[in-house]
Amino acid sequence: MKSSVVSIKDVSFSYQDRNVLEHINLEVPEGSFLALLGPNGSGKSTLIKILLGLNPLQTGQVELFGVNLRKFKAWNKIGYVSQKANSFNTGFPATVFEVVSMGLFGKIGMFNFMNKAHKKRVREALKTVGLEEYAKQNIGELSGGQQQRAFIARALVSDPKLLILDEPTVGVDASSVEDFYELLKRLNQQYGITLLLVTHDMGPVTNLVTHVACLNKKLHFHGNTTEYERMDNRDLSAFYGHPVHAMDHHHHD
Ligand SMILES: Nc1ncnc2c1ncn2[C@@H]1O[C@H](COP(=O)(O)OP(=O)(O)OP(=O)(O)O)[C@@H](O)[C@H]1O
Repeated sequence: MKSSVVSIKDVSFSYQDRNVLEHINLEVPEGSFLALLGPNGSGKSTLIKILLGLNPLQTGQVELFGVNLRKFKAWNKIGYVSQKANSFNTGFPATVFEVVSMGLFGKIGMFNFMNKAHKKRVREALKTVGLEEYAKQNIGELSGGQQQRAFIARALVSDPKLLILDEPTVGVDASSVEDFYELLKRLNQQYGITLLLVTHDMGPVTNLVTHVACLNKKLHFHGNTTEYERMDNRDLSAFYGHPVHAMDHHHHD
């Protein structure tokens, strides 16, 4: 069996006295592409922030790459792309190359100059996401989809083993969303990067992901895509908190 890149055991979380996560158990196997699915306000971002050390771990246990979260230091193994990344206006004074270079600061220190190898890494990352032609352009001049690609490249320069993406297609025009997900698929399959994708819409990613976790305060389902497709409407209704009929593929009467 493959080892887990993320292992979450009995994690609960509340903001003040408001419970947002209850007894979450979740494993993200190495090499998998997991969709963390849940309606608005279901606790997806809260859970991700716990993994990233941005929210405190109140109860339960988390291991990243087999290391207790409280002792984890290899943050360069984890890349993160948030939903608000694509908010630059056209006046933002940084080129695409500079933005992607920021992904190296953890390694080389903010004020050290980049050497040739660093610059090569940045160019390679830009190539991987298909933005090599845009290196000298201002980040604000790019479309939402291109900006998100630039943020993927910024995460890639530190050679992450796990990429966490929180609703990365918010603000990306519909025509670019498919290409964006194809890029993610390539990162997973070709580069072997484990992906944890937070989304409230399974539609566009059904054929890309290997595993699905359905969160709504509790974890209502966790398994591979075949098991997810076998789930019936009653289970989905419990998950969404209202009746679900639209996903009934199996009964034609
Ligand atoms: N800093 C905070 N303080 C208090 N309550 C919060 C805070 N952040 C989030 N919440 C609440 O916790 C619940 C879960 O929020 P969270 O952002 O984790 O959900 P989500 O599934 O990521 O939602 P969305 O898809 O809308 O981003 C929501 O009801 C939200 O209002």
